[in-house]
Amino acid sequence: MTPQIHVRRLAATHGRRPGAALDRADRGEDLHAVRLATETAVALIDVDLDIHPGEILVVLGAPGSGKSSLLAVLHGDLAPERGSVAAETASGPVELRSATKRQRDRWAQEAAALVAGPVALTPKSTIAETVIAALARHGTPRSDRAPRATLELANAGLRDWGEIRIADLPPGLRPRVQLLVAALGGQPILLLDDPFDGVDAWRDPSMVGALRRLRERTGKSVVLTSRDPAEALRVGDRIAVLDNGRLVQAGTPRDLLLEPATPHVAAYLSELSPVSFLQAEDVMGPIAPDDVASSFAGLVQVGTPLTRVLPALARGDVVVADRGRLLGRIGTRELQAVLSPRG
Ligand SMILES: Nc1ncnc2c1ncn2[C@@H]1O[C@H](COP(=O)(O)OP(=O)(O)OP(=O)(O)O)[C@@H](O)[C@H]1O
Repeated sequence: MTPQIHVRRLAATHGRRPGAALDRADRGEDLHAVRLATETAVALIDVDLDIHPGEILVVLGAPGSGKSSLLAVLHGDLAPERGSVAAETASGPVELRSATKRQRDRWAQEAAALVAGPVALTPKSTIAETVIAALARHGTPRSDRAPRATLELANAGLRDWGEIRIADLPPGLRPRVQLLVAALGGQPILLLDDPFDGVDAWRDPSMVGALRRLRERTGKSVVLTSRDPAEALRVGDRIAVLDNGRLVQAGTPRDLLLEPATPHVAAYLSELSPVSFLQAEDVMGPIAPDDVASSFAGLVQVGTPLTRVLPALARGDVVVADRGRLLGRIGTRELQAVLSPRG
C-alpha cells in the first residue's frame, strides 16, 4: 500500500532559535533578515500539501526555496517545528512531527526512500554488478540477487547493457542506471533530490518514459526536486512550487500554465509556451450533446500533445475523444485561452 501523505501548516527550520525565527517570519519579516537576526533559517513555512499514492510530484523552486528541506521532512530526517505531516501506513498511522527516532527510522525503512545527491556508480563495475551490489545493500538474499537484477534490467529497458562497465556507458544512459539503482528499495515512496550527475537529465524523453514506466510497474509515489520549470512540467503529474519556504501553488501543468495562482508562478513559467506542455483535454471546451464527430475538421484522442493538434486546428474545430466517446472541442476560443492565460 502506498500511503497518502498529508502535510498541514508545516514549518521547518535550521538553527537553534526556531521559535524566535518563526515569530519574526509570522510577522512578515523577510526570511533573510530573520536569518541574520536569529541565526536560524526558516526553510519551510505554512506548507499545506497532499502527496497522492502513485503520483509523480515535482517540487519546483529556486535555490534555497526549501525543496531539500521538504524532502528531508518527508523522509523523517528533519523534524517539523510546527504543523503536521501525517500518513496512514500498513502498520498504522504515522505523524512525523511527534514520531520518535525509532518510528522515523521505521518510516524511512518501510515507507519512504530518500536519494539525496548523485547515486554513486563504480566505474569498473558492470551495470549488472552495480544492480546486484545495490540489491545486497537492500538486504536481498544472495541467491535472489542475480535473477532479480536480470528482471530489473529488463524492466528498465537495459537488458542488453548488463555486461557493460559503468565507465563505458554512453552519457545518456548513466542517469537511467542511477534512476534504476535509486528505485531498488521496497519503499512505496521515492524521494529524489538531485540523484543525477547532470542537472538536465529529465530533458531526455527516454528518462521521463523510464520514470513513468517505473511508477506504473511499482505503484510508487515519486517526489523529486527541480529548479527548472520546463523539466518540472515535462516530468510531473503535479508540481508544487516553493517560493522562499512557502508553497505558492500545487497543481497539474495545466493549472500552473493556464491558472497561475500568484504573479510569482506566472513569472516563473513566463518563458514557457503552454502549447509545448499541454494535451488536448487540458484545453478543450464543452461539446453540445447533439454534436457529431463528422462535423469537425479533425478528431484527436485524449493524451494527444497540443502541438500535434495544431495542424488539424488550422482547418477548423477539433473534437477530443476517449475510446469513441466525444469529450470536448477545441476551436479558436480554446486556443486563445491557452495563448493568453490568466495570471
Ligand atoms: N543544514 C542547514 N543549516 C542551515 N541552513 C540550512 C541548512 N540546510 C538548508 N538551510 C537553509 O534553509 C533554506 C532552504 O534550503 P534548502 O536546501 O531546503 O533549499 P533548496 O530549494 O533545496 O535549495 P537548492 O536548490 O540550492 O538545493 C535556505 O535558506 C538554506 O540556506
